[in-house]
Amino acid sequence: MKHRRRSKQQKLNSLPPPTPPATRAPCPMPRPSASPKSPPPATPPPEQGPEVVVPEDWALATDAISSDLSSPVVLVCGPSNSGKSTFTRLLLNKLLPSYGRVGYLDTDVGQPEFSPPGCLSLHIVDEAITDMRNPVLREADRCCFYGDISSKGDPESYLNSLFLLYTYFVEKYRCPGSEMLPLIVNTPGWVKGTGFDMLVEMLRYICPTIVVPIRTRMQRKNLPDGMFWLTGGETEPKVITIDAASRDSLSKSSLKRKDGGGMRERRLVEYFKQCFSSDISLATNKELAYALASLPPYEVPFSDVTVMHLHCEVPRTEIWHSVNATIVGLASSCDTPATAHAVPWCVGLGIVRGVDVQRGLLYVITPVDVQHLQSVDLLLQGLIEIPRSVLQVKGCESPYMSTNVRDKITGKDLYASNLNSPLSRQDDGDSDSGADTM
Ligand SMILES: Nc1ncnc2c1ncn2[C@@H]1O[C@H](COP(=O)(O)OP(=O)(O)OP(=O)(O)O)[C@@H](O)[C@H]1O
Repeated sequence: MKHRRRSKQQKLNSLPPPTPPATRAPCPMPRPSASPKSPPPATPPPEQGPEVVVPEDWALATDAISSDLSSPVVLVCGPSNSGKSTFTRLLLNKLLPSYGRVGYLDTDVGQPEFSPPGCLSLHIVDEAITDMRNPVLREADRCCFYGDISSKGDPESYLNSLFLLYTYFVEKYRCPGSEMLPLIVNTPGWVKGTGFDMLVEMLRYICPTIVVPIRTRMQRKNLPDGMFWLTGGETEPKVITIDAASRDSLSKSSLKRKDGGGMRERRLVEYFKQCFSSDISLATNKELAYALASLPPYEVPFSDVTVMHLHCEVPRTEIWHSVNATIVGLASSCDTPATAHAVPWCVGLGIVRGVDVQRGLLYVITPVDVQHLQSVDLLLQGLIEIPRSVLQVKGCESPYMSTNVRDKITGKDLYASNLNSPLSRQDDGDSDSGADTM
């Protein structure tokens, strides 16, 4: 992507004001607003609670797996909220001292371990996890942007991404002469209907050497017993079935239902905080919202990029408007694996901050470094939304939203009052360009 970052002097308020007036954002920069606003939605706090419980069968399982010195490929499966992620974290920490580096294939697009939502990713982990309840973002070795929080919408492209990542891992880390790293595969909790069929496909493709099914007390939610994915004649893996850690030492339930939406929001906030150096204070949503809105974006000519809509079709005439105020995956057509149904590798995410149709420019904010951005020529648009906590901040006009946007939850027009504010009228008068600003 032949882009240039706007200099600090070319602050965003120098962006051309947007048209058409009916859909214009009130202001491309956050400014104090006189109009009353509802309190900003806070980013939900990270999960708190008692320490992770390690039941005896979990300890025996991690001992058995770590004593398998032939670099196991371990797939952990089971119903939603059964403890798969928690178990894989424990296992990762257990394997690290023996191997130094462990592969981790993150396949849960709704609640990924180390990536922002919507991504399937392969990580080569060399540092133990310290917070067993809230793991932090880690840079992926390879990532595919699937663009949704559930594989339901497009199981085929989901599986293609997963197979691609696994093949990449095998070719790079498990071929003769390579390190032969062990691999942990964490799977989604959707294990009924199509979700079950997809798990079977996954198991057949990956052929793990060890499978760890986790059982809950609700029998009807569990996977079938035995090697349900084998058709006969294949090499049988070791199966180590464990029970969900449903009771802690205080006899309270350990399985706290997770706030998936909150976790996704925190992940995105954490991801876009990487746009700033760590010495900038971004303790609150407001600080982050201001900082993001003030960050000089990259200017990207339309001619340098192609938009790929992953989960919908968009008329040609609407393509550029459709990416406005959205989160996109950044990818390169040159770095697309030469396989059938190839999915381009994603180098990171960006927020399309504004679109100037007349000048043919997109304005993009991203923490991805310039070196990686050089080759980006694909914008992958899915259904991952900008966090509400960054969209609505008390005391400033949202720079990411047009006045005709409706609140999904309340169904009310957002910022309708801004249409009549002196600030937006002033912007109306300035309008001379085709920019659609977020
Ligand atoms: N051994 C444990 N000790 C304490 N808490 C646990 C334990 N196992 C699971 N939990 C808690 O139960 C909840 C679900 O756990 P976890 O995220 O590991 O499940 P999961 O099977 O990966 O869920 P999903 O399929 O929805 O991603 C979390 O709040 C987690 O902290």
